[in-house]
Amino acid sequence: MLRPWLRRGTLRALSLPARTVPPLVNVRFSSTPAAQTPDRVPLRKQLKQQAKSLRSHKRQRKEDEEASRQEWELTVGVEIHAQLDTEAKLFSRAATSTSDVPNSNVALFDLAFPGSQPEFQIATLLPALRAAIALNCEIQPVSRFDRKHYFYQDQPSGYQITQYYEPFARNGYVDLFDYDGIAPEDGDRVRIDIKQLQLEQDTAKSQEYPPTTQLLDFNRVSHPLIEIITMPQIHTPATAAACVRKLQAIVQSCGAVTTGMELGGLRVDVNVSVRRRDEAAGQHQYNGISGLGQRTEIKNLSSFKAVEDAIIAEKNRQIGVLESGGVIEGETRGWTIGSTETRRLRGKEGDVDYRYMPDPDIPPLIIGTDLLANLNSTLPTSPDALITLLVGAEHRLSIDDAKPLIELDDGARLEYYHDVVDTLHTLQADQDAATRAGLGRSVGNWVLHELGGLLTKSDRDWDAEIVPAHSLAELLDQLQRKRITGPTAKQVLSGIFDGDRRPVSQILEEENLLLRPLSRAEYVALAQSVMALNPQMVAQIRDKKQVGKLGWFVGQMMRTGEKGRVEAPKAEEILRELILGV
Ligand SMILES: Nc1ncnc2c1ncn2[C@@H]1O[C@H](COP(=O)(O)OP(=O)(O)OP(=O)(O)O)[C@@H](O)[C@H]1O
Ligand SMILES: [Mg+2]
Ligand SMILES: [Mg+2]
Repeated sequence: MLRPWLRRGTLRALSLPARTVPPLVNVRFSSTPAAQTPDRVPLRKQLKQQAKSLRSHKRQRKEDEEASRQEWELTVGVEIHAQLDTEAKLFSRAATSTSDVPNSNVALFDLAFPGSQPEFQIATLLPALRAAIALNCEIQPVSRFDRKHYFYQDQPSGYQITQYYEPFARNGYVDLFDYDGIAPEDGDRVRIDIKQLQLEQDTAKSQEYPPTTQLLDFNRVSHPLIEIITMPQIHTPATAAACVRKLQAIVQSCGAVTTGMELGGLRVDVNVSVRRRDEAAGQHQYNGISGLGQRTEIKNLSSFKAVEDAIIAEKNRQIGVLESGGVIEGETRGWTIGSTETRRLRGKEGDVDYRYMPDPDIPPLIIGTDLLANLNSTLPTSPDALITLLVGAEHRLSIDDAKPLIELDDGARLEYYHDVVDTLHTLQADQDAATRAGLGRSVGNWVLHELGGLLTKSDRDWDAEIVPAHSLAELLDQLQRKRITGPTAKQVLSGIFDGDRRPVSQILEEENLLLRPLSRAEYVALAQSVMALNPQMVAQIRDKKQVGKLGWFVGQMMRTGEKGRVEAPKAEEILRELILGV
């Protein structure tokens, strides 16, 4: 393996330029007491004013957006480059890696050494096909590789190997639902067609040290990618972001891709055009969809928020240009996080002619139906199918709980949830069907909110062993059988979370936490003691039938009675009997 650090094409040792350190800002605290400043607005008032102006700014922005939406139609199509989860590169046996020492995984072919030949790594096909099947594509029995020529330091051969003329998958689609976060104006469901998926090589990673140094890490060169190309069928920025989020969830859930957008495993280009709704159709067309406005392409977005913000900014820029009588130029643009404007990178005229040509060194890919049948039958359940299952009769989770359960901790939280539910079902085998049907919802609540709350508070990462699944199941079994109260269950959970490894039954025994129901005589004595505290209210309930006030006495009984032993319904029953005689 070669380990060069390259600087603008020249082999040289790694030496980083010294960074200029900005001079320290000299901060001085004023000794003038705040009250002496004449027009000083109190901080609380300032914050209130700021919040008010932020609210009105947001409202104004929303109104402006709506007004422009009435007049202009936005169209978006996205291209997503996703790194496949494979051990070797696309055309060499060098290992894929995201965190190894730079330039430690590079084969001769990756650096385009003269005479080196591509060796297609057949294992790459499996994740690629899984993604294509999960995205409902038609897999092509024969597909081919092409060379896309351009000269740039991140591509040593002078061309990228991709699938331009005959990609391996076509005509898929992705369904987006309201729970995926699509814009309200898109209703509760929208289908976005996928034109194709193609296999291609990644480029090297560049690190810039301005003004003169550019370091290159060739570990990433030829990492297998799939490019997913959607049709121009997205009409709102929020839906575009939802589409990217959903595509990421799908390719991750089928095991095709492991690294998400935040770690650079997924990179997105968005294509944006606008056209006036009341005008004759636009002049542009794409793969059978005509009447479109001129598109511009914003390259290399690396977060869902960037996708949404860049589209809003570019749409507004294009509308501004058209409203002032200008024309939109087909161009490639860039986006910086936190910015409010896209910036021009290069115009259409400057676009390279890629001189696509079939790669003469790589034979066609032939994909057999037996392989597809096998992959089809072993594909994991899709995120949508999981949602349907979790909100269905078997689990009865709310959609707001089902979604995070699926998404959190790469599926580990869902696995834990299932472990708790399974154990709890066994423990509750003697209970009736109605009781058992509600178990999923309660487990979901405890796993996400109670256990989740403890994790957030302690700032710890998820680990299924912090509170073993069987411990939570035993605790919930005791709670469901009313042997402990809700607050007791929370207290015990928190103890286990902090490392108490005694069995749940032992904790409850030793800490004297089991609920011993009060006798009738004890309830009566307790009720009489709280009634004595407020005889006037007793009279109001008795004489004026103000029964709503019973709640106050119930609260007093729960507060003054022995912790966890007073049950509200029973307390109210006794109070009614004593005060109202019913
Ligand atoms: N007028 C348009 N308005 C908005 N989006 C469009 C328009 N025309 C095409 N698109 C979108 O632009 C994308 C084009 O991607 P495609 O890979 O086919 O071409 P490309 O951008 O020229 O190629 P690459 O960037 O990979 O070199 C698609 O997602 C498509 O939906
Ligand atoms: Mg493309
Ligand atoms: Mg493109």
